[in-house]
Amino acid sequence: MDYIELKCEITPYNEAVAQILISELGELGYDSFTENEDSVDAYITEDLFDIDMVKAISLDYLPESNFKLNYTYKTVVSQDWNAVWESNFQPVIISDQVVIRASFHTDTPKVPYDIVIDPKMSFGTGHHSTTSLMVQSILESDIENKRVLDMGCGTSLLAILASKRGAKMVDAIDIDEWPYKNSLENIKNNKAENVSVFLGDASLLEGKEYDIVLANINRNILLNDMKSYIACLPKNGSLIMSGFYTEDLKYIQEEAENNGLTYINHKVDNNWVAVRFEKK
Ligand SMILES: C[S@@+](CC[C@H](N)C(=O)[O-])C[C@H]1O[C@@H](n2cnc3c(N)ncnc32)[C@H](O)[C@@H]1O
Repeated sequence: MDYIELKCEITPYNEAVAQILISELGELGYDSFTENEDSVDAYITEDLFDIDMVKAISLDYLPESNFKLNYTYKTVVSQDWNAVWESNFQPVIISDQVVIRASFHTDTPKVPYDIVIDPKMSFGTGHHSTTSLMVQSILESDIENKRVLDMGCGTSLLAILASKRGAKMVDAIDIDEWPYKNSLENIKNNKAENVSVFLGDASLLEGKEYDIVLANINRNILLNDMKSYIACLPKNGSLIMSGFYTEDLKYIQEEAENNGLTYINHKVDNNWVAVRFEKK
């Protein structure tokens, strides 16, 4: 069966809009997605494709109002299908220490952390600046024997890396069913036995304690849920967040400091930020 590749440009690009769009397209039968810096590519078998159904998706209810959607599409013939995935998903090497690859990539450099991710769920493959910044922040952290939370886990790449770096236990939480299922697969494939995955949101955190909280989501959700993340941290616990632009760092910092955290440092890539705070 041939597939249709639907390109959805979101201008200006907004991560929250992309996630909702992916979820709406999933309802229409799209079964795989690739998230790019400014667009989402979605794939559906030709028999299920209906551009009018796509155009009928309304995102008017979202708080983010100033964005435009533009759709283009093309047929991908079936014999090219594996090649499409393979060309869409190149291995990623971060800080010469972490390789993130699909199982069909066999000729990758030998590094301390080799992580295999099912490429059908693209966010959390290391290609996006925010994932890469979070990976770098984990590499700089003392994870040995720590209790770690990966909030908004996507593929659970960050949770798997934390586990490989010696975390005592890791909880990974995502609000969306697809990342939840994808995480279960990835955790099994990477033999990250001390990672547990949960479907839900910050309401699951009541009464929990973690030495390190990782949250790569988006500005609004971080601002909304940060108090719950901070409530999980003991003294000297760390909160590392990404998913927002440099111009939003001041709002994130204000909320963190108002709730008792101390700013430690931040890094920037393509105007995306990852910031680290500690509870002193
Ligand atoms: C930007 S992706 C990050 C994925 C991965 N942690 C990484 O660093 O690449 C954000 C993830 O957060 C999830 N998410 C969105 N809102 C959430 C919420 N309120 N609570 C938990 N997860 C949420 C999305 O479904 C998505 O998988």
